[in-house]
Amino acid sequence: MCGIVGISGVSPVNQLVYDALLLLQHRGQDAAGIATSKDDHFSMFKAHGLVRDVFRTRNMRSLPGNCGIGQVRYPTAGSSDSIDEAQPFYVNAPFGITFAHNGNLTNPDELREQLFRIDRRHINTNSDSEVLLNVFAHELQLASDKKLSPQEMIFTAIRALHRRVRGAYAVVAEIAGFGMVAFRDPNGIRPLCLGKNETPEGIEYIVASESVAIDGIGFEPIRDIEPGEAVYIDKDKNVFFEQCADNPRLNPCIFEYVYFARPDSTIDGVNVYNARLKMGQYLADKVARELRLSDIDVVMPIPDTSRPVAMELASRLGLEYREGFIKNRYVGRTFIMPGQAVRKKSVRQKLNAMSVEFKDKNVLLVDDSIVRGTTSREIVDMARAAGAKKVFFASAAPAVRYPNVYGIDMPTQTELIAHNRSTEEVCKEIGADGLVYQGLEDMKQAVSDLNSAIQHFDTSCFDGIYVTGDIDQAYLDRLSANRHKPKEEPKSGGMSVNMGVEND
Ligand SMILES: O=P(O)(O)OC[C@H]1O[C@H](OP(=O)(O)OP(=O)(O)O)[C@H](O)[C@@H]1O
Ligand SMILES: NC(=O)CC[C@H](N)C(=O)O
Ligand SMILES: [Mg+2]
Repeated sequence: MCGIVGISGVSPVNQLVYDALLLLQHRGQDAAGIATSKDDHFSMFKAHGLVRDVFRTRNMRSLPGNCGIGQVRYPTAGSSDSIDEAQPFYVNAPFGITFAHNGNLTNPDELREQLFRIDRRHINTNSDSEVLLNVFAHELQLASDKKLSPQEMIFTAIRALHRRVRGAYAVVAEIAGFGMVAFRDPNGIRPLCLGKNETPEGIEYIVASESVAIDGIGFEPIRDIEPGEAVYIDKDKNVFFEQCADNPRLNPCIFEYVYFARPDSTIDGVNVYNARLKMGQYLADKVARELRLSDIDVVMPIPDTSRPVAMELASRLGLEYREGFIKNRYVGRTFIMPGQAVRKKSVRQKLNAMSVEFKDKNVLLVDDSIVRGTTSREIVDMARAAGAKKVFFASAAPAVRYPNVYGIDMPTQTELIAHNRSTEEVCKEIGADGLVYQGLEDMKQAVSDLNSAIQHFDTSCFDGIYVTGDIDQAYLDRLSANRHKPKEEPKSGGMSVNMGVEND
């Protein structure tokens, strides 16, 4: 899950883009990049690492201009090692385009082949985002031959892109000489929203993965970009909207609500914090049905994401809520770290169990999800070592049994702890005395309760139903085989690019 942002401002935007990326850091910890434009000249800097480590003062100084885009990366295609796959991407024709993508395509191989054989375009990395950019560039080139208005040209290209591309994609791009463009895939799998800032010099616009990036830099949210919709903000700050998909239908990824997004974001009209409270209510009712409440002394969250769920669950069941795990604030999210060894080590570095809270107690640990089981295995162990008598476990998400192909790095079934295991078997595997998973319908209902307009979700990793309709077992097997190919050695260092762009 990456975080993307684009700002069309009335004064230099480098600091605003940086600030927005910091607010989206939870969506990607591997690499960060910013591309800005001044007088149709692009400047770009991207490197591995967290936002605050990537950008030094000298890098920020090299990013002038009133328009810019940025990305924090959590790799789901290609590799985490390659700096060439960090974003934004750039192509010089047509016009010059910088481009940032959140999501994952499901037909990148077919597109790669078409781009090479028919469109005569060169793709230099294994990133699906570079493929997507080149489809966009090719379609823009075709549309630019048609003597259309700039907005019609851009929307024609996005319409054609939607017909060729499958998968999840929220995109923000800048086209030299024209302005900023953003669009969301026809299923609206990944989030994207628009905001503004009224200044004496004129209105500034922001497009971002999550509303927290809008509020957090002092802008005001306007609305979500609809599935299949595109927005174009020209250089004079005229804003054009267009529905570019033939059959748009909102199917937001439910994992955003459970884990990915920040609780203080609102996605497709649903505040994430409220969604987690609701999930806590439904989970509480299931816990009451499946465990003996008199066996539980305290409810504890596994910091950070599960806190609202655990709090609400405890309050609904009339149980005591305590914080027994202390989180080291300097360790990031373990689930989005690349590689199982580093994830495992990080759980222990990140969380410490306080025996004053555990000693001689029966505890119910609550997490938002159990995916590989890295966290839950360690945590149950730590709770026992800290003196807990019985350790029960509850998960706000149902069992994760299928790979995700839309931008969450879980491409192989065998790495999922619930693959081919019943709830009892998972419980045994994590060493707990009892395990309760949220029901799938309850999880969906928790979000729909807060916005009845959302009737469908991408819930593929729980039920194996893929909303793009193009995923079968052969596809999943290929994905898993690619996953096990040996990786290249990491390349280090940052990449700084300064690009002169001819105005058309
Ligand atoms: O079963 P697993 O494969 O361990 O994955 C699930 C865990 O990973 C996430 O935590 P993470 O540490 O990434 O972030 P958080 O601090 O936001 O909870 C999530 O909140 C679960 O705790
Ligand atoms: N999680 C994401 O959104 C990843 C974007 C893109 N697929 C990449 O791997 O870089
Ligand atoms: Mg967690």
